[in-house]
Amino acid sequence: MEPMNLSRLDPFDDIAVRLDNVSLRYDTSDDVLSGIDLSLKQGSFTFLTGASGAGKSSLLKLLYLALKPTRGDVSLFGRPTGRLARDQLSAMRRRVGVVFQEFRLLEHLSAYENVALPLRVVGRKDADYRADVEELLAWVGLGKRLHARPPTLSGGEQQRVAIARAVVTQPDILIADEPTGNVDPEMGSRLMRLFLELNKRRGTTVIIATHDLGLVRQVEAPVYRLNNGLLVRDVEYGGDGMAGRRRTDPTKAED
Ligand SMILES: Nc1ncnc2c1ncn2[C@@H]1O[C@H](COP(=O)(O)OP(=O)(O)OP(=O)(O)O)[C@@H](O)[C@H]1O
Repeated sequence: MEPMNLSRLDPFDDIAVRLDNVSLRYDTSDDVLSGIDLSLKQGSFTFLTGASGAGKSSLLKLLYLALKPTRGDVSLFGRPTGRLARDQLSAMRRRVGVVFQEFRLLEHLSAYENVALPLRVVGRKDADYRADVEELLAWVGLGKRLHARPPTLSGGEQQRVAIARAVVTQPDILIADEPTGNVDPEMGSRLMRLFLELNKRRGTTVIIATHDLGLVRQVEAPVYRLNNGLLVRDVEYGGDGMAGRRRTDPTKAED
């Protein structure tokens, strides 16, 4: 992994994600999310939990700009997103990597091609990124399955391809919806180390929605819980959001 590319971060605003009094309802339903305020610093590491149906995926969709709130404002990198033009929204979305709960891999492409796709889309050449993509796939345990298509991979293997695809562009924000839902605990810890490494080395802001409290306990990071549409900070778990840096680089006192 490369050192943090400071030029991509806005030096005048250290808030990566901000929700101001955000509510969301689908069609004529009651509010799924209700009056949510949240502010996450650049370089923070945060967990989101809550029962099935509590609204975790919905909240993440607001954060990666796939949905607009019914009320309130969502800001990324210090900029409100509500009135951005389409090209500005696209530019902002490119700074956000997403691991979707249902993977969303392209079935006709190989694992390698799926992971390389975000780089191809922005015009990078295969020769420039081949080694990085292969290394990343090897890191998630798929070094021997580079040419396999998603339908021939297990659920956990597909999940690992999806994670590699989300991190290959080294996004400023990484949002993952149940990223370890289909892997065994050992692979779950390994993937968590990948997220921590991104957080520590690049200052990537990481937000992970999970049911897996075992995973949550591995990292000293704040946990927010959705309950009846409200977001509450879980006092059972600690941390200031700078999990990776604190744990792996205790000499750095600035956090
Ligand atoms: N597109 C939609 N249209 C209508 N209702 C929806 C839609 N998406 C989600 N919902 C409803 O919103 C609520 C929250 O769903 P959401 O998927 O955000 O929960 P979740 O906490 O991510 O659940 P899980 O842990 O089971 O994935 C649920 O009641 C769900 O049925």
